Amino acid sequence: MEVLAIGDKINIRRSDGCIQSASVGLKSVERQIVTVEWTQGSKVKGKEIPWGAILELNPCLAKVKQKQQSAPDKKEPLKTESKPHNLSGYNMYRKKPTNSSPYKKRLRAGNRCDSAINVPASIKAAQPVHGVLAVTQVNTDLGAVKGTSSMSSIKRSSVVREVERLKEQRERRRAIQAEQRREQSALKSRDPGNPNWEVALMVRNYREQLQFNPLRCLSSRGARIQQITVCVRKRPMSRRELQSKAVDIISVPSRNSLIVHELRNKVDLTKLLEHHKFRFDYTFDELCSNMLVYEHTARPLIRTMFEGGNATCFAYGQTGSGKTHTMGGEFCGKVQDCTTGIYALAAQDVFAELSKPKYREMGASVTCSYFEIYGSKVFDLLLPDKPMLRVLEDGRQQVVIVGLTKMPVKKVEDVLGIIEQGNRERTSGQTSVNIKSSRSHAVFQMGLLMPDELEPCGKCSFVDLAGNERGADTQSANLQTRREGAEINKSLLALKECIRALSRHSSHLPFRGSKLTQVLRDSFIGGEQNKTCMIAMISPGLSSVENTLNTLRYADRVKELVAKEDDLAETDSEQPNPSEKMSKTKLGLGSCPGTDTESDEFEPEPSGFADFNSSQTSDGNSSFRKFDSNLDMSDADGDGDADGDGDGDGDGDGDGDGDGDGDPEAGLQISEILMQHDVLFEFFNNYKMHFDEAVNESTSLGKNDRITKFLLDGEPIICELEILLKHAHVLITNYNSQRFLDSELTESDDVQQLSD
Ligand SMILES: Nc1ncnc2c1ncn2[C@@H]1O[C@H](COP(=O)(O)OP(=O)(O)OP(=O)(O)O)[C@@H](O)[C@H]1O
Repeated sequence: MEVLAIGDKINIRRSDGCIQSASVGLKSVERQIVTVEWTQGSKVKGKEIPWGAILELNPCLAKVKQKQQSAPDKKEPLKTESKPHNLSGYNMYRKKPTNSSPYKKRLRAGNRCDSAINVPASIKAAQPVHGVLAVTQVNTDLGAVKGTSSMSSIKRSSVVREVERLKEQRERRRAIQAEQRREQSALKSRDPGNPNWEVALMVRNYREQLQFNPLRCLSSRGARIQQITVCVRKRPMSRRELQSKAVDIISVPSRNSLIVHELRNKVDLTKLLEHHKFRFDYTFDELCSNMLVYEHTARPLIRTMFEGGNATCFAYGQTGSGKTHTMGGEFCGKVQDCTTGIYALAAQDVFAELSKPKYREMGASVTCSYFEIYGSKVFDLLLPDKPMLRVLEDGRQQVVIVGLTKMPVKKVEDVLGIIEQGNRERTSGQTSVNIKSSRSHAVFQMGLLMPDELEPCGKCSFVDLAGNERGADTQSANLQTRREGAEINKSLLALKECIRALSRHSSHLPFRGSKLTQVLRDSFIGGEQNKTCMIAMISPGLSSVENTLNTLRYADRVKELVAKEDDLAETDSEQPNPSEKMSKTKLGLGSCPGTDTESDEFEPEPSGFADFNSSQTSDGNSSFRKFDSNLDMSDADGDGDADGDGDGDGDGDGDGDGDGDGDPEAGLQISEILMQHDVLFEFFNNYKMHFDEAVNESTSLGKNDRITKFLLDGEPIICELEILLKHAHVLITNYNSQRFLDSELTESDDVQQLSD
C-alpha cells in the first residue's frame, strides 16, 4: 500500500463491472483499504476498495513493491534519517529549516530514493511545492522504502493533514470546473445563437441527478378513487417554442411529483435555478397520451354517475397549456379529432355501462348538454346562434338553467356530433398571449335519465375552463377584455372555494360566488357521493414559468385540503372523545351540507365543548367585549340587527339564546356576500392567508364559536375579522331581507344585482 500516493491514478472496478481509472484519495493501512475518487459528468464519485482488489487490477504496483524489497541496500542510508530525533525540521512552525538541517538532508535522501526506486509518476509530480508537503511526501517515500520503519509510525501534524485536504479539495473543484467549462463551450458551440443555452445546461445538469420513473402504464386499476383528485399534465414543447429554442423547465421524475426549474439572478447577476417541487395525485409528462390521462382522471368518475352521484372533471390552466386538447381531443393542424378527447372517451364508457342488462332492464337513457359561460352569462352551444339562457334558483337553492338543451343520445357517434357542433360555437377572442384563446368556460354534461323522470339521477360534467392567466392580462387597453379577465378570476376563485368546501364537508358552499359555481352547485353538494377531479395543465416553456407556478399553487391548494381530509378520515377511524365528536358535528363533517337536520345537531352542548368555550371566554374576556362592542357599532348603522342574520336579536349568535349554536347559516352568509361584492372580494383576497381558512371554518360554527376561535388565534386575526364583519354587516342584512322576501323562484341575476 505504501507504493500508492494521494492523487495516483489506478484502475478500479465499478459496481457495474466496468473498469476505469480513478485517483487515490485516502489510505487506511490498518483496514487495508484505499479510498478512490473519479469524476462522472459534473459529479465526483468515490468508493473504498480493498488493497487486494487494487493489486489484482494494477499488477504494476506489485512489481514496484517487489523492486523495493529486492533493493534493501539502497534503503540502508535512510535508516539514520528515519530516526525521530532527526526530524527537527518536521515542524515548520517551530523551527525554520536551514540548508544544513536534517530536513534538507532528508529531502535529499528522499530524492536519492526517488532515483533509486521506480515510484509512481504522480509521487514524483507531487514533489516539494510547500515545505510541509515535501516533508509529508518524503515521509511517504521513506515509508515505502522502509516498510514498518519508525519514520512511518510518526503521526503527521493536523496542519499538514489539513493542507493536504484543502489541496485535494481545490484540485477536485478545479477538475469539476474545467469539466463544466468544457461542457459549456461544447454546448455553446453545438447550439450557436441559443440565448438560453446557459439555462438549458443548468436544467440538464440538474436532471442528470434525477431518477426518472414517470407514469406510463395504462391501467389505473389499484388507483385510489378519492373524492377529490388533483393531477397535473405537462404538454410537450410546441413547434414554435422549439424553433425559438425555448427551454423546457418542467421535470416530471415520477408518477406523482413534478419540479419547476425557475431561473433566478443572484446579486452579482450570475444565474441560478430555483427548483420548486410539487406533489399531486398524478403527474403526466409530455409523453402521456389523452388515453392515459383519461384512465387516471375521468374514468373513475363514470361509476359515480351510475351510482346516482355527480362527477365533475375540470381542466384548469393557462391559455395554450392543453385544456382543450385534453378535454375536446387532439388537434391535427386546425382540425380537432373529437374521438381522442376526454368527452368522447367518457361517452364510450358511459354507453358500455349503459348496455349492461341492469340498466337496459331499467330503461335508463343518457342526455347531453353543452353550454358555455362567458362573463356571467350562459349560452347554449347546442342551439343555432347560441342563445343566452337564464339561470334561476328556487327557494330551496336548486339552480335551473332555463331552456338548456338536453339532447338524448343513443351511441358514441351522437355524442361526437354534439361535441363538434358545440366546439364550433365556442367564444374566442384575442389576448396578448394567444391569437385565439378561450375566454369562456365550456361545460359538457352527460346525465343518466330514468324513465318518467325529468331530472337526471346522476350526472357527469366536464369543464374546459378559460385561461387562468386572463386576470393578469393587464396589457389590454380594452375595458371589455379587462372585465372578462376579472370575471374569469372571480369564477376560478369561487371554484376553488367550492372544491375546498366539498373536501371539508363544509356546510357552507359559496356557490353564488360565480355563475360557474352556481350552475355546478349540484357537483359540490351531496357529500361522499360526488367526486371531483381537477387536471391542471401546464406549459413547459421558460417564458410561462410564472403562470405555471400560479397554476400549480392553485392546484396544490386544493390538494393540500385533500390531504387534510385524509387526515380527518384517519381520525374518524379511531374512537373520538366526546368533545372531538362534537367539534366535528359542529363542522358539519359526514352530514349532508345545507340540510335542516344539520342545525338540529347543533342543539346539545356537550361538556367538552362547553369547557372549551368557557375557558376561552375567560382567557380573552377583554377582546370578547371589544368584539361585542364592534357588533353594537354595526347595529348603530341603523340596520336594527347587529348580527346581520335578520332576527333582530343582536346577540351575535343568530338564535337569540346567546349560546352560539343557533343559526348555522349565520356564518356562511358572510363569505357568500364576500364573493359577490367586489370590494370585499378584493379585501378577502388580500388577507386570504389569514382568514381564507378561518372564515370557512367559522361558517359552519355558530357565531360565538367563531368569536372564541379567533380570540384564541390571537389579536391580528380578531382585528381582521372585525373589519371584515364591519364591511359585511350592511350587505348581510340587505341580502337576508331580500332572501326572506323572495318567493319560490328567484332569478339569480337579481341576487347578483343586489350585491352590486
Ligand atoms: N399533450 C399535448 N400533446 C400535443 N400537443 C398538445 C398537447 N397539449 C396541447 N397541445 C397543443 O398545444 C396547443 C394549445 O392547446 P389547447 O388549445 O388545448 O390549449 P388551451 O389550454 O385549451 O388554450 P385556451 O385556453 O386558449 O383554449 C394546441 O395546438 C395543442 O394541439
